[in-house]
Amino acid sequence: MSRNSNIEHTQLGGAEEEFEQSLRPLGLDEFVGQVSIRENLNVMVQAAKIRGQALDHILFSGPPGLGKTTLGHIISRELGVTMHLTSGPSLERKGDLAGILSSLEEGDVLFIDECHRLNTVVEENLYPAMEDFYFDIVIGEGAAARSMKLNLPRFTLVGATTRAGLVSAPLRDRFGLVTRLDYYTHEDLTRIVSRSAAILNMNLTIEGASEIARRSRGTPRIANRLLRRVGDYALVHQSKTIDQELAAYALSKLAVDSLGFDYLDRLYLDALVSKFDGGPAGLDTLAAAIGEEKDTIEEVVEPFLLQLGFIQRTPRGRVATRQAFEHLGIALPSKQGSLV
Ligand SMILES: Nc1ncnc2c1ncn2[C@@H]1O[C@H](COP(=O)(O)OP(=O)(O)OP(=O)(O)O)[C@@H](O)[C@H]1O
Repeated sequence: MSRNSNIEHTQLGGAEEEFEQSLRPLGLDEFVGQVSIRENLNVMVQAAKIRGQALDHILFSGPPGLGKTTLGHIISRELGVTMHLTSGPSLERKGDLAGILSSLEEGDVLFIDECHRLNTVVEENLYPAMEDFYFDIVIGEGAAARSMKLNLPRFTLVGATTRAGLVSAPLRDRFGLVTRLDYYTHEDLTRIVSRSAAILNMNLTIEGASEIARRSRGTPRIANRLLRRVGDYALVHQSKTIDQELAAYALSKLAVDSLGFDYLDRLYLDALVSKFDGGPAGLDTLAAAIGEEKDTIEEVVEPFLLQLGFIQRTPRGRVATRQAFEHLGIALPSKQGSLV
């Protein structure tokens, strides 16, 4: 499977990216968890193959690291087509979109990450490409300018977003399947960690895998990264087997706590609970207090804390729940008693 050259996708460093690639499931049968998504995709892929037509456009949403890009690769592989990978922010001008669309072949997958960040002009030019497989180009300038339709091969757009609510309605409506990936269960993450350890030839007990899974914020990418760090620890300490005790010890050294909260999660919770008495506190205020981007807070930190029931989003701002106070070992202020 080739990657288009004007493509970017480098949130991770080279070695980490390589590591992730090596653990990426190649087929739907290897993809752990997300059962209903897997079943739906399987039916769609089989139907597209029987009809001999390109697959419908698909939009995946959900927090980072849950497998959106992996699913894009899997779909392309199952269909036997090339996946071209790009992202909303890197398609700055109409010409960027024209360039990538004209490189597509019949049935190919175009994967657009962060598709909530497409600019309006690019997005509007994407509509006819998705719906009727043509692209409007303008030839000449001024009064002599003429608009021409460039026919495109039938392709499948796979969009990914961490912010489903920010994808415009006209774009969302053009996807044949809109689906959300959820955080993984502890059981699924244990299977993912065990699978990765087997690929990496690591001797990991089931209890060790379970411990890493528990601290992975429901996220396969984090699970694999923690496995790698625990593996480093085992190597340096010449431990041939990674068991629960070793995994727990190594992870506590990495400041990952028993619920998987990392430094940023704790910084956020600590600010909300200690500086703002549990809230309500506005996003801007919280972001300024901990010196972090609002986007990171909304896309990465809060979804997991919301899922665990540690915070609530109210019209007046973020509020810490009783569980958050208990986890931090801080007494609940009296006003919180009636709130949560
Ligand atoms: N269901 C799964 N089973 C096994 N491994 C998985 C699964 N989902 C994700 N992974 C692993 O997690 C890593 C991260 O997945 P991926 O890059 O697809 O996430 P993503 O949702 O696209 O994240 P981002 O939006 O940050 O790019 C992959 O390398 C893969 O090894």
